[in-house]
Amino acid sequence: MSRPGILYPKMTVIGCGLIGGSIIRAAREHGVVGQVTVADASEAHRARVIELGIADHVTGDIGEAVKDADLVVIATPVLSTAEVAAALAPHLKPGATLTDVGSTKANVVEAFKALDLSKVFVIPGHPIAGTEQSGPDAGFAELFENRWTILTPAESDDEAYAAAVARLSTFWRAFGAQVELMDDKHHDLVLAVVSHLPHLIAYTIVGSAADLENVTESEVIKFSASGFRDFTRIAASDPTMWRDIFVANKDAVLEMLGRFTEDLQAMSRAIRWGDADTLHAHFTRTRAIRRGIVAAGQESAEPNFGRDRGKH
Ligand SMILES: NC(=O)C1=CN([C@@H]2O[C@H](COP(=O)(O)OP(=O)(O)OC[C@H]3O[C@@H](n4cnc5c(N)ncnc54)[C@H](O)[C@@H]3O)[C@@H](O)[C@H]2O)C=CC1
Ligand SMILES: O=C(O)C(=O)Cc1ccc(O)cc1
Repeated sequence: MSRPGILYPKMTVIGCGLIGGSIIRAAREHGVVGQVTVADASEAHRARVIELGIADHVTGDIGEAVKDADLVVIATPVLSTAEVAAALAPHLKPGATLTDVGSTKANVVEAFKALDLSKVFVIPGHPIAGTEQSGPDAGFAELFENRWTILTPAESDDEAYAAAVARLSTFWRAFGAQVELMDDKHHDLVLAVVSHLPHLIAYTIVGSAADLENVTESEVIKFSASGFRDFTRIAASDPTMWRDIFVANKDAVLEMLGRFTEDLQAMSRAIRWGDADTLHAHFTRTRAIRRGIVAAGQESAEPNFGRDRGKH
């Protein structure tokens, strides 16, 4: 990928955890930003960011952090976005771009709409890339390579806004990501299926298995096969982040959970009645889906390939 050069002379990241920290590392490595400022509510995280030496300026004061920035990235849990955006809005430089990385988009769009952000370019975003780790140490520059980033820009005929969306897309592409533009409500439905529901299932099954240890008098966790281990990895994801996602995306998650519950009932019926053909046909279809994903180059055929990078 060719290097676009400096896209934003000054970038401010609010919340320097896994995603904020990965953006900073990637932006520096690919030379797309000049100065980097971090604002984080956690004193311990601010101290760690200073130790890591990944930012030029670190502060707890959001207003001070954003005042000269050309790009402001909110990378905090999604229920805090409204409060963070309200704190920074009066201090933004006219012409700056304001984006975020939250896993839900409709609540973020609502939060931005409640504020006077008429002098800046507001472009919500979401990199579909992550791990179960969190905090400033968890970030790594390669996180976004060969992954998607979804942007949910406003509908607008303004050429300057279109140019700001193009610039932000170039920023993500510099990290090896592919960019897709989408409506925020559609984003939340899609992500409910491919991300939020799988996490809910993982959180539930790991809890159930632990409870069932008593019932089955077995050591479920000790003898867990690799499939179950994959669930435990996902169920180790950050509790605050996922609490916020399920509260923010309640409607879409409940809609998709209803559909999933129906499908689960159908599987349950097939098992109860010994309907081997239905089971075999279903598993054949899902195997083809996985093989399609691997063939499209979005996943390795190897188990867990690449997921553990940067975690140890
Ligand atoms: N972890 C993942 O795999 C992915 C997460 N996301 C989204 O990215 C955002 C950040 O997630 P992570 O980086 O994983 O979280 P994290 O927990 O690693 O980092 C969040 C950081 O924000 C700081 N923070 C929290 N509330 C704050 C506030 N009110 N003001 C200033 N700083 C505050 C925390 O101290 C922490 O340093 C979330 O909205 C999440 O939904 C998006 C894609 C993937
Ligand atoms: O760790 C995993 O398997 C993930 O699914 C990471 C992830 C978590 C949340 C997002 O909004 C996007 C990606």
